[in-house]
Order: sequence, then structure tokens, then C-alpha cells
Amino acid sequence: MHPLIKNVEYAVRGALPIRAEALSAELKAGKKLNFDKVVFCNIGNPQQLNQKPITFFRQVSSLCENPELLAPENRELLSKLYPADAIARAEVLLKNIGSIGAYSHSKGIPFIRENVAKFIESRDGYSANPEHIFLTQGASSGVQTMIQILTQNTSVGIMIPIPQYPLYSATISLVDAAPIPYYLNEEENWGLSTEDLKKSIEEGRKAGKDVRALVIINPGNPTGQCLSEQNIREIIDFCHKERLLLLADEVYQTNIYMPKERPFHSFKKVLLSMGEKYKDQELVSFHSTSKGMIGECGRRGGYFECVNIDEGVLEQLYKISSISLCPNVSGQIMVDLMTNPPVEGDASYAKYKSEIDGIFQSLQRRAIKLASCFNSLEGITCNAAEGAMYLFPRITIPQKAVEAAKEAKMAPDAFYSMAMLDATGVCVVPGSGFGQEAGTWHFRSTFLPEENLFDGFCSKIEDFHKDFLNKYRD
Ligand SMILES: Cc1ncc(COP(=O)(O)O)c(CN[C@@H]2CONC2=O)c1O
Repeated sequence: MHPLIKNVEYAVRGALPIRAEALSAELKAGKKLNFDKVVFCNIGNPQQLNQKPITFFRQVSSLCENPELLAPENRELLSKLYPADAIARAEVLLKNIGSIGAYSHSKGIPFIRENVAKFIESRDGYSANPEHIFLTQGASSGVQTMIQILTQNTSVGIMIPIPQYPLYSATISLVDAAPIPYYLNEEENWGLSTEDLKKSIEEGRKAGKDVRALVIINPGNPTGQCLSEQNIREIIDFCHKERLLLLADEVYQTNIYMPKERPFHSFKKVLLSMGEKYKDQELVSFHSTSKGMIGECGRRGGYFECVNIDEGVLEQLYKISSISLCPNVSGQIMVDLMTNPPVEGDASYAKYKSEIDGIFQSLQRRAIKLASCFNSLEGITCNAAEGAMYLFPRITIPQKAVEAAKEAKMAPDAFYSMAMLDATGVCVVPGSGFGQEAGTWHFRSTFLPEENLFDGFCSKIEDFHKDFLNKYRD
């Protein structure tokens, strides 16, 4: 086996979730444990925790999956089951897709790419070219393609945030490139300064690395911070000065829980607002159907948009996309629905809006509730989630527990997380899986457990934490 495969790590589905799956299987087999179910807080997978899908999206998708339903002889029955705008949307999609069982264009269905371009234009106020948009198998495959195409040789370095979502570190190690870490500042609510970026790139170059790109995750995963417009301008200026490609991961762009204080600004909008001097700054922005209020993770829908990327590079990207033939069509349909949902006046608009608002407000409440639970615990501090789906609390681990962790050949935060799983059935991911300042320990938890179970969820963690500290108190 290729050594790069054996060496790669991806903590979001690492040792903790593997043990959690095993415990879940034991419960299913009737074994008695300290808890009656495993709560998977290791992954931003809302529908795994019973978040309901958006009705309109499933209505249109189901009609596209079974076009027979649209036949004239079925219309009377159909109109009792589906709203007129869902029927009309499915017809338009099928007219432009043909059979959803056929391979599509390797960059994605042109009609859908045109709709994504319209979404970007209305979001940012600047034009978007459908030919510069690639639909992908979730944002993951777009990220992997970009990092692969960037890595000309093993001296290539790619700047990634610490803490970071380990898709980046894993992909960089799989192509044998070098991660060039820049640290987010926990005391500044995971803020990012260009001084830190400069320090990071200088260290990378001193180590002989050819630093090619800067990854920004905004809103952050696992840290949940949202960048200010001013900070985005500074980052773009830094990339322009250092001739770096900007990779802007914006999959949580609608998970914005403090919209007044910390609204979302796309890197594309800010870049194009900065004028002539930056007209050649290269940017690739990523989006996904897995997040937001829709959480259609399993559909594997996503896209990336290329800005100021050379036509020759776009041709290479097209060639790479054609090797895997095409992104799955049901995911492409979900991208179309995500970027062009019902609008005011449509038959489904009221229901769509109430579903989206209901999920949004519940996420907002749960983010606040879990952060306050963590902050109430001895030795834990936790920044608020300005966005995304996670909290990343910092934990002070007693020396005795540090020693016990060493005995168990585990990082202290992994030892703590494993003890939490065994005691409560709650599966989180240790901070070591995302990277963290040396000498600090964290874990990442989603705030996705159902709201009606949330108080019980929080008190389980509180009880576990008190027991853990009492057991290992110095
Ligand atoms: C910042 C970020 N980028 C890209 C992705 C990839 O998403 P898709 O491939 O599904 O579009 C994720 C998924 N979030 C992972 C999965 O769930 N929890 C996480 O941390 C993510 O958090």
C-alpha cells in the first residue's frame, strides 16, 4: 500500500467515532451500557440527528427521481400531493437534465451552473461566469482537486489555519505537499492577524517551501469565527503581496448566528470591491449542500467558483473533472435548489421560509445553550459560535489525568473525550485532531442534538465532567 495512505489521519472519523460506532452496535445487540444511545457530536451531519429535510427540496428531488409521476394521466392525483411550483421546478430541471441516470457534463449540468452563477451574482453584486463554476461531490472533492493540482512537487507548501478542518491536512499529506500552519488566536475569539500570516509564510520559506496558497475557512471549523470585511481585505492584500492563491472555504456561509455583529462577507465580493490593483488576485471559493439549514450531506452536492484563474488552468481542471466523469446528478439538483430556493410569491415560499427560519433559530439557541454549559464547567472556557455548527472548548486537564493518558498512549484531550464517550455515549473529537497551540487541550462538539433532548444532553456532560475532575483531581 502507498505509504502516504498509511500515514494519513482524519480525526472527524478517527478512533473516537470508530469506538462510538462499536458501542452503538453493542447497544443494538442488547448490551447494557451507561447510556441507552450514542450521540454522534463528532460530525456536522444534521439529518443523522433527526433534523428534518426541507420539504420543497425533497418534493422536487422525488419528482426528478420518478418522472413517471409527471405523466398527464397522473396529474390530478399529483396536484393533490405536490404544490404547483415543485411540479414546475421538476419539469424545468428534467427538461435541462434529460435523464438523471445519465452522466452529465463533467463540470456539472450547464443549466445548474448558470443558476449557481445567478445566485453568486445576487449574493455579491458582481457577475459570475458559469464556465468558471465546477459542481462537485460535496465541497470535499473540490478541495482535493485544487490541492492536487497545486502540488507540483513535494516542496510546495499550503498555508492552513490551526485549528483546521482535517480535510486540509489529510489532503495535503496525501499529495505529499507541506502544510504551512498559521495559528488562530483563541483569546481574540479565533481572530487572524496578517502578522501571524507573515510569520507563518516566512517560516515556511525558511524551511525551503514554495508556498503557493492560503486556505481560509470562513465561518471557521472547528472554531466558528466569522471574519470581518476589514480582516478579509487584509487577507486578500496579504495574498496579493505574497502571490498566493486564496482558497476560501465558505460552506457555512448561511450558518451565521450573529448576523448583525458578524455578518458573512464572501471573499469574492470583497475581492471585486477592492478594485483594479487586485484584478489578478486568484481565488477559488467552495460551497456545499451539507451545511446551512439544509444539511443534505449524503447527497454529496457542492461547487467551487474560480476567480481570475488562467484559462489553461481551467482546462486542466476540466480534464481532471472528466476523469471521474461527473458529479452525481442528485447532488447537482440539490445545489440548484440550495442556490435558487422558492422566492416570495411562490406557492412553497411560506413553508420553505418557516422551515429554514425554524432550523436557523434552533441552531442559534443550541449554540448559545451548549457554550454556556461548557463555560459553566470547572476548568473549561469556550468561545461563542459566531457561525458553523461547532464549539471548540478549551479544557484544563489535571496532571493525574495527563499521566493516565500517557499510560493509555493517548493525547490528554483524546483520553478525556474517550472517557466522556464511555460515560455518556456522547462522541466528540479531541482537539488534537484539528491542531491547537502547544500545551492547550480542546475538544470539538457539534450543537446538533435535537433541541428537545438538549437539556439532558448538557446535564450528562456536566455530570461526566465533575466525575472526571473528582477522579483525577491533583
Ligand atoms: C469547513 C468544511 N469544508 C468542507 C467540508 C466538506 O463538506 P462536504 O464534502 O460534505 O461538502 C466540511 C464538512 N464538515 C465535516 C463533516 O462533518 N463535520 C465536519 O467537520 C467542512 O466542515
